[in-house]
Amino acid sequence: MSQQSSPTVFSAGLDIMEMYKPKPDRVKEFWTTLQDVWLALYGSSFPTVAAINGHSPAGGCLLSLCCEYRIMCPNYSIGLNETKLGIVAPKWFMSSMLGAIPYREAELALTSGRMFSTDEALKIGLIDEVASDKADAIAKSEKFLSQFAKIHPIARKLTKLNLRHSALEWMQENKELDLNIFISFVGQPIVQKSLEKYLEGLKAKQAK
Ligand SMILES: CC/C=C\C/C=C\C/C=C\CCC/C=C/C(=O)SCCNC(=O)CCNC(=O)[C@H](O)C(C)(C)COP(=O)(O)OP(=O)(O)OC[C@H]1O[C@@H](n2cnc3c(N)ncnc32)[C@H](O)[C@@H]1OP(=O)(O)O
Repeated sequence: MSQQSSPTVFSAGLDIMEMYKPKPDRVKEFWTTLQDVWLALYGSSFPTVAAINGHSPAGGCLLSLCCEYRIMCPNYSIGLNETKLGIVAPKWFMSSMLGAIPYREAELALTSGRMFSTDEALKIGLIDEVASDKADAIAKSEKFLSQFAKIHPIARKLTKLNLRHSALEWMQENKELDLNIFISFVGQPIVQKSLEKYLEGLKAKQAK
């Protein structure tokens, strides 16, 4: 999986404008679409690799965490930075991160909303390899995937899905609850204020 929404951004995460002053007729579709993307990618029976050729905050990091292997190009940033926006990474964002890095690292990263450079991400195991550029990332992805030619496909698939079973089952059983928590959380005035402040910061950075 490689994305290119801009030359330097793998994915900027969720559209903050969908959470800031959310429109009641869109918010349900917005969140359930994200849940479904996560279910499909995290629960994919195929081997998956993220070739991360740009910055990857929050939802962008989540997309890569759905994959079994992450290869990232140099000098970008990655992490679940939700607390920096005054919001909370949902349970399934956290469990995706815990599939990649140890609990202690995840706790420190999540509570502080820390973004990691490519080298820092490699050191803690948030990514698995560094590639020199996008072409190298794709070549390394192909190499990772090619090892499965020697593994029985059913054995590989069942092993992956068993490892991910409890997180997937939780989501399948709690989609509605998770949606309601999201809607009520982002609807709070204090959360709206934080998002407004964060958006102002992005605009101010851009104006410099
Ligand atoms: C009790 C509670 C229990 C459980 C939890 C319950 C509920 C959970 C609630 C919420 C969970 C939500 C989970 C959220 C996930 C997310 O993904 S949030 C989004 C996080 N993303 C970011 O923080 C990215 C911010 N952007 C950047 O850091 C930079 O823009 C960039 C590194 C991606 C790119 O940098 P540049 O190339 O320098 O570009 P600019 O900064 O100049 O930006 C250009 C343009 O784009 C706008 N923009 C950037 N990112 C976003 C975004 N994610 N959404 C909307 N808009 C974005 C930026 O403002 C500029 O806009 P314009 O001025 O051009 O209009």
